Amino acid sequence: MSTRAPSPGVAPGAGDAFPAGTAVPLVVRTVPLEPVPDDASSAPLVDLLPRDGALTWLRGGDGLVGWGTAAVVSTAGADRFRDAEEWWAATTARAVVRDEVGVHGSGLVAFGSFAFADEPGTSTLVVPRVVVGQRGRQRWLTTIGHDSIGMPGLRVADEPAAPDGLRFDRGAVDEDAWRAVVADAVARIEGGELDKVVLARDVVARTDAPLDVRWPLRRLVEAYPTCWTFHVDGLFGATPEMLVRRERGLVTSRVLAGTISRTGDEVRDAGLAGELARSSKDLEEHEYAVRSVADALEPHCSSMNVPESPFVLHLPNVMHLATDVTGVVPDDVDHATSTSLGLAASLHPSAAVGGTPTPVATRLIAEIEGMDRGRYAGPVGWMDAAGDGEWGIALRSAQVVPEGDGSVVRLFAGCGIVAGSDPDAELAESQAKLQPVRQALGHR
Ligand SMILES: C=C(O[C@@H]1C=C(C(=O)O)C=C[C@H]1O)C(=O)O
Repeated sequence: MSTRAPSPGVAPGAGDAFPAGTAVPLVVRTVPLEPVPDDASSAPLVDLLPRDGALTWLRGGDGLVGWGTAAVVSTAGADRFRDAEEWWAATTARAVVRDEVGVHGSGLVAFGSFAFADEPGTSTLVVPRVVVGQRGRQRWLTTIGHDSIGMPGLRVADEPAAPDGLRFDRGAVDEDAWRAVVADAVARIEGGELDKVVLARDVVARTDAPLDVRWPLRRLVEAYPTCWTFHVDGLFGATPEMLVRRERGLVTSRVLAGTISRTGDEVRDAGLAGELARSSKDLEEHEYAVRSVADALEPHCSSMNVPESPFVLHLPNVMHLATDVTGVVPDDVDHATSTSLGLAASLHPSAAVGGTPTPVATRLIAEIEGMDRGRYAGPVGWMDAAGDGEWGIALRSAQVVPEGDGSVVRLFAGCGIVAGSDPDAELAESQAKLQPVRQALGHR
């Protein structure tokens, strides 16, 4: 685990190294901002983001944006969640917080993104210097520093530049090879090795100048208002799947599995939605995912509601079978494992991104997928000092890294494979799932 925190007064994102465990208390203040007017005249939160160090968690106008780094931790390996959780507990214990708003997301918060696999990959929790939040018409501003810092003036940021020289290339495994990997998985499922495995692939985009991530973020926020648009440390996307949300003891999870592409023709799409809701292959795939979430949440909850049949979630590119699982976490349970991050750790990887049984599926992914998922399909979101927060599954996403004078952007998509899955249909499904980020980058 490595930690650092910048000294007071430095530019957001810059930072001196602090040795792990240095007890520098964070000074946190949240104040209310003017309420959002009815006439949609105020800028959406995403428009406030500066170019560097932007952090994002937004859905339909609500959510959090942040920038700068007050403190950060990196963790890795099988203990990545536990180590991050311990660091957060120590950081929050010594923080001095004055929160004049007192809603879900005000006060001290960290944004986080966790690796899919135990190995390889690194995970991170970032405490921003500035957070702006919105819930309905309510808005607030939080500042976080190592001494009392002034309230920054908020203004709409400059218009981000479109990706320069954008081009797409194959990823780690080409399309033919990926179809063969899917066929191999189907044979193993039909041979009785496992019930379900989720296999993913990547596509690589390159740009001639460093990608300004605010370009795709603004487009994702607009095109996918019912998804959670996120950005943490170069991983961005718009996910429809909520791994776990905890607000004052109420826990919810939106489970997705079972997918059909949309055609754009309303009548045909209505027919396809009906087909999806009756498809025994998709219902079976969905049931595995719901079971895995319900089983993982059960030990933490005093009561739970698991609907018997899914509904169809309509997104602009695809439709999914969806189930909202809810539960109540009693006050007296072990705090360390029932924070939103602790719950995310027990749920990850659900059968929506791993498979059934989980250990067999994750071994098979490592053996045949031929790609490092990094933080794709891992938990991404935020948490507050009380352990409330929201952790989505980092789907419909991409990872940006610098390369030469430009950026490399790896886009990811995966599909649940069960007995009877057809490699061609799964390839087409993965293409539909790549569409949100492709289009947000400016590629039609
Ligand atoms: C793995 C992904 O999506 C998951 C797989 C789904 C499926 O196979 O039907 C549906 C939603 C997600 O749970 C992805 O988008 O990359």
